Amino acid sequence: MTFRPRRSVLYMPASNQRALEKARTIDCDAIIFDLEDAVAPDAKPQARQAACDAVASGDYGYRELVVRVNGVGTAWHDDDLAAVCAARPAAIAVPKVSSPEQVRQLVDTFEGLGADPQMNLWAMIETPRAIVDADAICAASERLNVVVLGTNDLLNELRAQSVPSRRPLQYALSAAICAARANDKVVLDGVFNDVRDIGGFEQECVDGRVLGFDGKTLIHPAQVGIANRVWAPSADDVARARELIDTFDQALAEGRGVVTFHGKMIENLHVETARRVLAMHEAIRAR
Ligand SMILES: CC(C)(COP(=O)(O)OP(=O)(O)OC[C@H]1O[C@@H](n2cnc3c(N)ncnc32)[C@H](O)[C@@H]1OP(=O)(O)O)[C@@H](O)C(=O)NCCC(=O)NCCSC(=O)C[C@H](O)C(=O)O
Ligand SMILES: [Mg+2]
Repeated sequence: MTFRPRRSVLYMPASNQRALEKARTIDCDAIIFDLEDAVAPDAKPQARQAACDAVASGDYGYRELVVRVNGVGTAWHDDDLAAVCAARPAAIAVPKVSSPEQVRQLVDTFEGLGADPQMNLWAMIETPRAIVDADAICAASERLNVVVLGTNDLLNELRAQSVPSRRPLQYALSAAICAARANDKVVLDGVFNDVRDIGGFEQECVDGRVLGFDGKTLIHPAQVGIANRVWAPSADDVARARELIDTFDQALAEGRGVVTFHGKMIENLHVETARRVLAMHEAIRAR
């Protein structure tokens, strides 16, 4: 079982030179250089060049580098794709992906542009249509390996309100997670907008982890350490996973396929979960 940690995925406007520099020292698992919403129209060409230069610089160490291009059908999309494919990031994130056909079209375009075969597509699920069609979108291409929730756009398009419980988003969040899991994709939670509300942010991270997200998209350096901690297995989790695997192996050696562990039944599926915890722990250590 191999894992790439994506606990903390930090957006930054590619037009913000200070943020691009600072990100070289921020302990996030991945960076999304944004060309879309965080960049004003006049600044788009300069931001595109800055994002490509940052990707090509080799200055970001272990961090997975992703560029979010402007959406399909916008004035900047084609130029963004051409420039960013040539810069060879780990992935291109595309906002407001709306259908499986669009995913296939994007992948055809990548290939037409001679994109690195290893380069992935991160699809942003942030419209009601994308939620309804999430399974087909996730299934549309092997290149699509990560699904990112855009909870600001979703709330807007649902005409719902932002509340701490995230109750208006529950269906959408769970539908996206189900679709991602059914198609073996990574799935990342949306951003938390109040950069000063650290308590509220931590609560939302815990909520996201409990729901099944693999990590969270972030907008500020102060959010990184909390997401890293919430999504990392604790020392207790690791010790418990090792003990569970040993207990189960012992039971198997004695010819039993089911056994109790600290008073609770465990089966093979619990061993799988424990192995995932250990693989995640090792991946974080290796990073
Ligand atoms: C939200 C911000 C505009 C706040 O900026 P600012 O007021 O400058 O923050 P601070 O003064 O507290 O910054 C402290 C230092 O940290 C650096 N910084 C800030 N943010 C980042 C960042 N994202 N990456 C790297 N470095 C960052 C500052 O430069 C300061 O450095 P120093 O000078 O050394 O002290 C700002 O945080 C920001 O722009 N965040 C990202 C916004 C963004 O990218 N938005 C678009 C993506 S979110 C989205 O679109 C979601 C989705 O589509 C949806 O629909 O939900
Ligand atoms: Mg959005």
